[in-house]
Amino acid sequence: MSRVARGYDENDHEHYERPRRRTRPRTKDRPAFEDAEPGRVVRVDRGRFTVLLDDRPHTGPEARPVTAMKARPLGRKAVVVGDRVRLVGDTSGADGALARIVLVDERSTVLRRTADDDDPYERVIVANAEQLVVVTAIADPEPRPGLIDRALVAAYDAGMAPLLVLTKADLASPDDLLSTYRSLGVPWVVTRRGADLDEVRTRLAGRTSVLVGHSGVGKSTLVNALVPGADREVGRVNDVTGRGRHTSTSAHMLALPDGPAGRDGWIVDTPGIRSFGLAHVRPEHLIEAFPDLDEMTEECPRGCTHGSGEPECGLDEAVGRGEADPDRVSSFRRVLAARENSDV
Ligand SMILES: Nc1nc2c(ncn2[C@@H]2O[C@H](COP(=O)(O)OP(=O)(O)OP(=O)(O)O)[C@@H](O)[C@H]2O)c(=O)[nH]1
Ligand SMILES: [Zn+2]
Repeated sequence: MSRVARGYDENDHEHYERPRRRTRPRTKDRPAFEDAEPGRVVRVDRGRFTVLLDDRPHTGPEARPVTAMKARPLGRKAVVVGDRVRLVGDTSGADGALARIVLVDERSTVLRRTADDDDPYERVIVANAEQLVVVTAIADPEPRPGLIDRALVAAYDAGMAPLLVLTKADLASPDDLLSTYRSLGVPWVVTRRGADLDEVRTRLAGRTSVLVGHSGVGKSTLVNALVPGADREVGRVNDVTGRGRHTSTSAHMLALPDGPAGRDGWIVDTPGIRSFGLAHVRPEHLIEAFPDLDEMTEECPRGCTHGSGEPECGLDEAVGRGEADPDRVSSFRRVLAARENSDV
């Protein structure tokens, strides 16, 4: 259906299988894989995975990204950008070298793309990311709050912390936009091309952040400022596959250079916001991201979605008693409704 959806399809032909609960985490203590080297998948391209090893620098010439394929025992298990994996075989990172992924660590979070008409399977697009950064221009293009709300739903559902990065501050004031998100308590940073990025870097340090934003908001400008040589690194990956340079039709992960405190972090650049899977999001899950509101829903009728119009919803009663901030309740409900809104 969309260009984006096809991009992901190219990356991952197996459908995602939900992890079974309560199984033992897959860890290194299988004797056969004692020497397997841990690393992080930064790119997926037609059955080939690019992995940066934990014990090498993640940036610069010493990084030597490793190209790997899945080992047979992994079967149909999908391996996605952000996965923590273990490798055997030729991990030199030399031209033409190929390693094998023998283990995939249990994922701490998964960001999903929803099933659509072209593709009946829900797929994980990024694993193990802690933060979802919604990049929005204050103007040119005009912000699309419906889209921001959908991204927030995806973040809350995936157990990721949201962050708003408002770009192009040279063009307009962010005040209007920020007032929409104030009562939700979403953290934000305002920036512009050429500005000092310290605040953004601090927010990204030491964790994995997925950047989303629709075309033209200045996401590439931001990525290039955060990761000098980002383009070169993307090109490098394809030296191995022999294919030409890839533009951003699929998610790829970049290591941030170390900051003054030696902290680093990772950013995952995604081609579009369109691909969020919200169909699976359950309302009762979403409210868990707002513990103060969740507390007020204990007496709700069974099956209450806590949306506006729900009879006897605890949120209305709490507002009535003056115990809940009406702005916060209505913002929560707006986001909840965005789940069903296909305005992407
Ligand atoms: N005025 C202004 N323009 C900016 C700023 N940041 C980026 N731009 C411009 O906005 C346009 C889009 O920037 P990109 O960085 O390519 O945006 P993108 O979100 O990566 O867009 P795609 O590449 O289409 O996905 C370019 O012409 C940039 O030069 C800014 O802070 N202020
Ligand atoms: Zn309710």
